Amino acid sequence: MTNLMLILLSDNIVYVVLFSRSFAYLTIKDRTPQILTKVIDTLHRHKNEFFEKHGEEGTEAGKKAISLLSKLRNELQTDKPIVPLVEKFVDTDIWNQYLEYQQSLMKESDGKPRWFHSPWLFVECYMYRRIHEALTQSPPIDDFDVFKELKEQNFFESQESIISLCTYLQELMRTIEELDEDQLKNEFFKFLQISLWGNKCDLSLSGGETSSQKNDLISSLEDLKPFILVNDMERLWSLLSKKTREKASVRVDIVLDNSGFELTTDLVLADFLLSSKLATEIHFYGKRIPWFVSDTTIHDFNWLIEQVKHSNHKWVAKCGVDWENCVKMSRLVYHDHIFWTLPHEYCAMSQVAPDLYAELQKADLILFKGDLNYRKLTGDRKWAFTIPFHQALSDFHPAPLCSIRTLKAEIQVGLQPGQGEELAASEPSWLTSGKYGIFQFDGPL
Ligand SMILES: O=P(O)(O)OC[C@H]1O[C@](O)(CO)[C@@H](O)[C@@H]1O
Ligand SMILES: [Mn+2]
Repeated sequence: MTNLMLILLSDNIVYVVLFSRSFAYLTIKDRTPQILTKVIDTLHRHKNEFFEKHGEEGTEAGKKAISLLSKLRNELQTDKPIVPLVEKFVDTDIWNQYLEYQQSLMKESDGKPRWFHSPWLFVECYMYRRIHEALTQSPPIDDFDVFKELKEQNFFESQESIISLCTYLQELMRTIEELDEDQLKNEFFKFLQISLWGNKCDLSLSGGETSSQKNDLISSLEDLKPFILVNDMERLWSLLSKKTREKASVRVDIVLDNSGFELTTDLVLADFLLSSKLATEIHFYGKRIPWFVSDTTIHDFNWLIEQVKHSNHKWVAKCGVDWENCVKMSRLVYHDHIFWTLPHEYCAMSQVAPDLYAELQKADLILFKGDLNYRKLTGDRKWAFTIPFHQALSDFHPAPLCSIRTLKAEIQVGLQPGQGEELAASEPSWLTSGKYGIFQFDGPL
């Protein structure tokens, strides 16, 4: 048995490993170089813009970023050692310490973590962090978001679905005060499911290819129900309805994932929670730097609300105006924190980012959107399908929490005995296709 296999067995972490045909391996071998090629192409296509904005200096900066990214792609494809970050940024030291830690784990091999011989989560995060470094090393284009175009395209291509979502929400607003408990619960479940299926639209799984919502999601919800493998929506309802009875203010935190259509579904959910008085304040968390292609930054968040506000469709525009007002009144609050773009699993948060952990502790409920958040919640380990979610969280319990995620990585916990095996037998790609989803809750009620 190789040393590497020993490491694999001892801590259960998902490694990329050259000798396997795993999803992790295929992601690093095929999808990440494809994403890097798209990024390089984007920079090529913007070279006139760089020149118009910054003159010759802009052109040179574009060339520099392209050469740094080509070098990165080559390092990845030839399985070179993972090198420390060089450019000073707020998180550089933490990243380099983490790299040293990875090195210490590998002391029995040649002591150098490599692209294909390291934990998948670490390598994938490192790739996006290096893309950011290539840009920060190339001023004056250092604030250029290489994924912005793709995120905007996703939003524009999902227009029809956005119109039907916003129309549905606005029509509901007219009668929301008159709904009885059961009706309100039914609507709550609908908005939760909309937010769940919104997570299908990420652009990292598709290698940066378009992945928007083209049909009307609301009318598909019933048909999609059988694909919800863990459904703790009732527990979310019990928790929030109890909190609203007991407390004057109820805070729900949403750890965001993708911008574009998914972010719209999250804002619609947030709006519903406020309007129905199931919550009095919603706190969002986004990424400090461009991340996993489609993840939300503050620019994406503000851009999207602005777009919605200026829509030609009256109900969409009404949503935009309402959301902007809620932001102004701090009923919708946006936070970013560098921790979300570190490679650490969430059980390390209280040590690495105690301020963020303390912030999350103020929530009555935290919703974690998307697959990457699930991987970080569970430490990206090869857990048995039946292990309880509470245990896989490894002492990460800042407040009651729920993962809302479509499955795009070979990790799933908290299933019924036999459930995973049955799915695997009938559908080999069930863990990674994004077709299945979960609402997985942890916490006291
Ligand atoms: O946007 P999400 O739902 O976090 O998904 C991003 C996903 O991309 C992948 O990394 C594939 O590259 C998934 O395994 C990953 O978790
Ligand atoms: Mn994402």
